[in-house]
Formats: sequence, C-alpha cells, structure tokens
Amino acid sequence: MDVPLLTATGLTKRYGSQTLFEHLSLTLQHGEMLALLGESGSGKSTLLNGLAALEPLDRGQVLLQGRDILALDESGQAALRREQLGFVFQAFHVLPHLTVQDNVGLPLLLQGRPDATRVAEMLAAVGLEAQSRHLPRQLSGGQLQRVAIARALVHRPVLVLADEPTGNLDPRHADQVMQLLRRQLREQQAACLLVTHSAHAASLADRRLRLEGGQLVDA
Ligand SMILES: Nc1ncnc2c1ncn2[C@@H]1O[C@H](COP(=O)(O)OP(=O)(O)OP(=O)(O)O)[C@@H](O)[C@H]1O
Repeated sequence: MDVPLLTATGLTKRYGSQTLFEHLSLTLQHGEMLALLGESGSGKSTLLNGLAALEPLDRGQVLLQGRDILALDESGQAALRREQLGFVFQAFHVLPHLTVQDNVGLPLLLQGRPDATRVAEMLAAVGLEAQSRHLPRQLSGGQLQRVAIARALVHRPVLVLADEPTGNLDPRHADQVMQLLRRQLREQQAACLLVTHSAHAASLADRRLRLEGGQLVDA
C-alpha cells in the first residue's frame, strides 16, 4: 500500500477539564478528499488547526510526507505551511488593501516566485476574471470566499485544509469550488481535509468521518 500523505496519531486536545478529543488517528492518502463532519462544537476546527500546528495540541504526532510537523520549530512550521499547505478558513483573511489578483498571488509572492499566469488561471477557475483588479470591499461574501479558495490553491499545496469552503456559496459556485479542489488533488496528488456541514459537499468526498464524543467514526 502507498505511504499516506498525512499520518496523524494520538492526537489529544483538552481545554481545562474538557477533553475535546483523545488519541485520535487520521490518515490521508495522496489524491484523497476526506470530509470531516460533526456537530457544532465537536472540535472539527480545532482538529484542523492542530494538524497544521496553528493551535497547540496536548499530545500527538502529525507526519506530512514523513516530516513531523509538530516537532519543527516555529519558523520550520511557518515555512512548511507556506510551501505545502493551503488553507480555506471560515474567516477569509482576505487582505482589504490588496486587489483580488494581489490577494490570490500572495502565496507565490511570499515564496519568491510571483506568477501572473498562474494567478490568472486561478481567477478564471473560480470565475473572478472580471473582478481581478477590484478590492475586497467591492465583492460579495461568496466572491470573497472564491478569492480565498483561489489563494489557497495557487501555490499547488500538497495538503488543503478547508473549513466550510462552500458555506457561503450558491449551488453553482459550490460545485465549481468542489471541482477545483478535485482538480487540484488530481494534478498534484494532493489531499484535502474538508470540514463541512453540507451533505452535498460531503457526498462528493472519497470518505466521510464524523467527530463525535472525541472520536472519529465512519459517517
Ligand atoms: N481557546 C479556547 N478555550 C476554551 N475552549 C475553546 C477554545 N477554542 C475552542 N474551544 C471549545 O472547543 C470546542 C470545539 O470548538 P471547534 O471550533 O473546534 O468546534 P467545531 O466542531 O469546529 O464547531 P463548528 O462546526 O461550530 O465550527 C467548543 O466547545 C469551544 O467552545
């Protein structure tokens, strides 16, 4: 069997006396889209952030292509996130003073390899060519979400961590985003962990798990 892209083991997170999850294990294969379901407050976002070392976990190991993310120092973690991860979070973090195209191009710029052709390709893929020079305040919520998705994928990350990426979108644009994610996984042999409350989005994933009572169960 292929070596998984991501292997997480023994993940434990507590807030005070509340145990959010304990000894969780998770693997993601190259090319795989895994939907993570669960009630509000069950800890999905915390798990997603924990995998990327954006939030400290109490215990656990996260291997991304054999590299132990949680064992890296902060600058090593930042470099790994910049180069290998793509994030789509509920709060968009679209920078208000940058145009749409500059927001989308930012991950490439931060890596010292600006690429206007790739940015244009991503804007076309999310249907925002006409808005490329607009500022975020001129966009609707759904358009902003598509900017965030284009930016999350522009640098061809091997792991995409997506928290409700279609939450704000009408069905047509939600499908467009899911197709774009799929294409990314196929082209890069990347993987995606998709937190969603949408039954439709979950149905498009390869596998579904539910975070329930601090454990991952098949959904
Ligand atoms: N910094 C914190 N301190 C204490 N408790 C926290 C903290 N951050 C999150 N929690 C708690 O952890 C639990 C899980 O939160 P989390 O955001 O991971 O849930 P979720 O499953 O992603 O929910 P949703 O579907 O609503 O986004 C919640 O009960 C929340 O109150």
